Amino acid sequence: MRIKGKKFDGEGGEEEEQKLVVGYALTLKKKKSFLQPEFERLACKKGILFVAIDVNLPLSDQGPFDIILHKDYRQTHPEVIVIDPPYAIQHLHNRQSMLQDVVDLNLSDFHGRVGVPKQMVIMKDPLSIPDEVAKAGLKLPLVAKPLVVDGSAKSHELFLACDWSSLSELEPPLVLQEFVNHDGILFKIYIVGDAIKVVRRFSLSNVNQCQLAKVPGIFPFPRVSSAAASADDANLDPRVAELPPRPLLERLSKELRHRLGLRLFNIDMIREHGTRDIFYVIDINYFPGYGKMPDYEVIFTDFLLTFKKKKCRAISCED
Ligand SMILES: Nc1ncnc2c1ncn2[C@@H]1O[C@H](COP(=O)(O)OP(=O)(O)OP(=O)(O)O)[C@@H](O)[C@H]1O
Ligand SMILES: O=P(O)(O)O[C@H]1[C@H](OP(=O)(O)O)[C@@H](OP(=O)(O)O)[C@@H](O)[C@@H](O)[C@@H]1OP(=O)(O)O
Ligand SMILES: [Mg+2]
Ligand SMILES: [Mg+2]
Repeated sequence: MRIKGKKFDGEGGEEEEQKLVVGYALTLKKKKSFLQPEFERLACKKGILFVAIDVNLPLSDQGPFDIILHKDYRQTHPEVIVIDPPYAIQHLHNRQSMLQDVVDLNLSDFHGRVGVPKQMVIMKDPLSIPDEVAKAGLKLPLVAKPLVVDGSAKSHELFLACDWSSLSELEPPLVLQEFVNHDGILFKIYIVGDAIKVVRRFSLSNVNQCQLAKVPGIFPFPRVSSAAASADDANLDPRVAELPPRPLLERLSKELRHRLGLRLFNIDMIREHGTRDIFYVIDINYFPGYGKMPDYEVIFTDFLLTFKKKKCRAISCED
């Protein structure tokens, strides 16, 4: 709380207000989607000031900051709260390691079951893919995803592979994941510290074996579950629309927060077609598009203010 502002105390006097200075190192695209005017205004009213970090200058020449928000920023400053640790963020940059904690968690009988689709990594040699996939026992259709997620558009270019021979056209390194029929609805679970918000998005329709035989090849995925595909107000079959049980979401989020060591991420989850309580986590994103999370302005502001409280407590302990 390095920057002091003036605030009227209501009795004609002025009270010194301590600003919470939040430095951010985010791409222009992320800045635009996250730092929306209404959010910045609310945060400012609550004493939070956002300041851009110049990644070309040493951090020690900038600030001082109370909190640093970043997605791919590696440097730290000892007294600053850095949200979140770079090594923990990196764990989500790889589509294989990102789901490992869900597997380890083994949530098999807690208001439902949560797993991950069968998947394998292909590092090189596209010609060997059909054999390797057959050996691993994966079933078609498969979703091919770039192994590394680095925020680039390319790392979000996915393909649906519908026959064996076309698999050799794919470009390693990639993850091949079994496509799970889920009635075209995806649940996006946003985490901001202890807060959880879940929304519905439209996703890919079910694929049946007949369609598979008729349409061999590999098909680029449309960005089906992006914001434009919100399904919250759609007239859906209630069995499909039903959100995953709250206790399950709370347990999953809490466990992943601890296991991943992260506070800002979202989880993409689908319900297996024809079931009520079999779920799959297919993707976890660090610092996702919070601009699309309902009430994100208030939730994010409250989250940042918890650090102000913690910091004040720490200072009064030192006194
Ligand atoms: N195994 C799967 N089974 C069924 N549908 C899937 C599967 N994997 C991905 N999808 C569909 O494809 C979409 C994109 O996949 P995924 O979320 O893994 O990609 P991404 O590029 O990481 O997306 P994001 O923009 O959320 O980061 C999902 O939202 C879902 O609609
Ligand atoms: O592009 P969108 O608005 O859909 O948001 C996406 C966000 O882009 P942003 O940078 O604009 O926030 C992506 O970040 P990068 O990997 O590209 O850095 C990634 O986190 C997606 O998972 C987000 O989709 P969501 O999971 O929230 O639907
Ligand atoms: Mg996703
Ligand atoms: Mg993703």
